[in-house]
This record gives sequence, C-alpha cells and structure tokens, in this order.
Amino acid sequence: MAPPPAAAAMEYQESAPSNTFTINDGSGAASGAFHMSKVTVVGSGNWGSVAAKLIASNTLKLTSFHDEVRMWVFEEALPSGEKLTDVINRTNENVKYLPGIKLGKNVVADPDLDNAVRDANMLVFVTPHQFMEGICKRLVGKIKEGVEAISLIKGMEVKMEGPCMISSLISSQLRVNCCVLMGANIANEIAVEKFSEATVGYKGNREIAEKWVQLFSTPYFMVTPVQDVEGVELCGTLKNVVALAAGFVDGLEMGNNTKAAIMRIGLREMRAFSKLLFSSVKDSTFFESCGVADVITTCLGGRNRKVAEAFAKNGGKRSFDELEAEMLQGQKLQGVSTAREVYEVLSHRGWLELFPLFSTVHEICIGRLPPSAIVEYSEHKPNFALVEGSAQYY
Ligand SMILES: NC(=O)c1ccc[n+]([C@@H]2O[C@H](COP(=O)([O-])OP(=O)(O)OC[C@H]3O[C@@H](n4cnc5c(N)ncnc54)[C@H](O)[C@@H]3O)[C@@H](O)[C@H]2O)c1
Ligand SMILES: O=P(O)(O)OC[C@H](O)CO
Repeated sequence: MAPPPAAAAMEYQESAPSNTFTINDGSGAASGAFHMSKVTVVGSGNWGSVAAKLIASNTLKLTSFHDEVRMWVFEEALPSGEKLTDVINRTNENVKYLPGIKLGKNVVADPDLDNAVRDANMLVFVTPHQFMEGICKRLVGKIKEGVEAISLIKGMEVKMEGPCMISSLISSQLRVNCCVLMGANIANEIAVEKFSEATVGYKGNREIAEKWVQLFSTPYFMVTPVQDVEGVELCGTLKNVVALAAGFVDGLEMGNNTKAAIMRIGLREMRAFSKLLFSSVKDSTFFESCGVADVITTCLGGRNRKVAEAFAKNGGKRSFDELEAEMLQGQKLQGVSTAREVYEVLSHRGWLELFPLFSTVHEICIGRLPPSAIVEYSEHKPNFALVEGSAQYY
C-alpha cells in the first residue's frame, strides 16, 4: 500500500476539517456517517480528472457522501523525475492530463489500486477501455460488498461469445450493478465549467441512477437518467467511429455538407447496430446527450476527429499509433480499436454490407482503403429497409 504523501493529506485535513463527519442527526451521535458513501474514481486521464473534480465539488456539499474522493492514478514518472501522483497531491492538479485545473483539495491521488478501492461504496470507472479487462481482474475480491459502479468509458470488448460492453465486463467480473454516464462531454470544456449535458444509463433501480445524477450534477453539468443502459453505452462507444470518419472528411477538406452527411449516416448506423445487438435499445436514447449531441461535439472538437484529420492529411502514410503518441502526449484514442471491434462483430455476423460507414472506417484505419473511400458511400448504400423494416431488428 502506498498512501498519499503525508503533506498532501495534512493540507487536505486542515482545509477541509468537515471531512470526518458532516451529518448530525440531532441525537448528538453522528450515526448518519454510516450511510455516507465513499467514492473512488478509477482512472485519472483527461476525463477521469474532470470527473474527479465534478464529484469532489459535490461531495463537499452533499451530506450523503464522504468529502474525500480517492482517484486511482496509473503511476508514471514526469520529465522532472517526480511521480505524477506526488505532483497531483502536492499541487492539486493533474499536470500531465489536465494542466491548469485545480481538482479540489478533497481529491486524493493514490497509485495503489487495491488501496484506492478498499473503502469505496461507489466506484467510478474512467480509463481507456483497453485497460479495463486487466483492471477488473486485479479488482476481483478487493472491493466491498454492495458496491455500486458507474462506467464513463466509451468502448467495448469483443470476445469469442460476441461483443461485451464495458459495463457488462465490470458487472460480471466484479459482481456489481453498473450504470453508465455518457454524453457530449469534451473534458477540457467541462473542466473550465462551460455548460454541458450528460446521460446516465441504468437498468432497473432508478434510485441508484438518481444517486449518480446527484453525485455528478452541477449548475454547468446537467445529467439526465435514462432506463437504457445498453443504448446509452453503445452511443458513447460507436460515436468514436463516426468521429474518425468526420476527421477523414476534414483532412480531405470536403466541407460542412459532407461532414453533416457523414454524421447523419453514422448516427443511423449507430442506431441500427445498437438495435441489432440489443432489441431493448430505445430510439429516444439517440436524442439524448449521449446520442446526437455526442456525435456532434466529437465530430467537431474531439481527439478522434483531430488525429483522423492528420491521418487523412498524410494520405494514410503515418499510422494512428504514431500520430496518437505525437499529438496526444499520453492520452488515448478509443475510435481506432472500436472500429476494429465493430468490424469483427460485423464480419462475424455477416452484417458488413449493412454498415458501409463503420466497415470503411476500419479499412481506412488499417490501410486497406485510402481516406477518400469515406465519401464513396453512395456506391455501397445498404438496404436499410432490411434492418429497419424488421420489427426485431434481426
Ligand atoms: N477526454 C474526454 O474528453 C472524454 C470525454 C468523455 C469520455 N471519455 C472517455 O473516458 C475514458 C478515459 O479517457 P480519459 O480522457 O480520461 O483518458 P486519457 O486518454 O486522457 O488518458 C489516458 C489514461 O490512461 C492511463 N494509462 C496508460 N496506460 C495505462 C495502463 N496500462 N493501465 C491503466 N491506465 C493506463 C494514463 O495514465 C491516463 O490516465 C475513455 O473511454 C474516453 O473515451 C473521454
Ligand atoms: O476526444 P474524444 O474523441 O475521445 O471524444 C471526447 C468525448 O467522448 C466527447 O464527448
């Protein structure tokens, strides 16, 4: 176990003495403390840090949560030689992934995953999706009974048995209920408190969803619960593939009409794919922040769009890995691996021709097609009536 540096912990206690107990039930005993939830954020990248900031501002105000928010950091050394965790705890800033933003003094960075989750009743998962399988394996048997989880992760895994959403991976490996939070949420904009909306997807228990809404909502971050966990998560996952397509269009300087067309076709494929996988997915979900709004923001200002633009400008000659490392300094793209995962599902199920945008994006990413193939859509227009005319979407 590696606790946070003593200095940071002390500074925190001095500035937030209410940390120990904030509930007084009138009986003189602080019995309400037993109902207070402790929150840990698993992940500390760009969005992970902003999530910790949002949550930390609320745990200080809401009596049903412990003030302290623990944030698990995948430890790394900075160019100065200092450990990232030490710097976060000393400066209250994630200088690598969210420079210039104070997280709140009640955020305690912790490089020890087991220690970070040990006392938590509420776990917020927010790492790039490719690391979640390993993280879940490490967490088996390490978390408390009755923990509630939420995933802010946009991505999925493809197994032999078929696609597995990250919230399902978390639920099945850790035996916890897992909601999701997705939306039009470019982290850097929320970090400076510009107004945004988000969607919490949940399965059955509305009360739990309301608790997550309470934990995340601020006057500049408006969160709406929707009873469609698969639909919400698939929106967040699939929009990253559409963002790559939009980036290719930008790199080719095709203009706004083409980009709007790509966004519309992409949204349509998102809906068809989601409904083919889960017949329970609701059309209305695509009109929430997690749907059309996220497609718009990510195609205008996201990292997937930005790197895909550079890829197309270079005629596909520089790989995504190389461009990601050069342009994002440690931040990770989700779209390229998601395009591959979606392609695997499509080819396995014989659906490739129904999803020309999704399949073309993957083929461009791996160099099988040139970036310009993204606008040859009309030649491959699928018969969507085949998909959408069927009541079951099967
Ligand atoms: N950044 C955004 O604007 C944004 C907004 C909404 C959702 N999301 C989603 O949130 C998720 C997390 O993204 P982010 O922006 O917080 O991260 P990021 O891309 O900014 O940072 C990458 C993170 O991965 C960590 N990491 C590197 N190697 C690792 C390993 N082997 N194991 C575990 N962690 C490792 C790094 O320490 C860093 O914290 C993604 O699914 C993303 O799609 C991001
Ligand atoms: O920067 P991106 O492309 O990972 O997208 C960020 C968010 O998901 C936008 O909602």
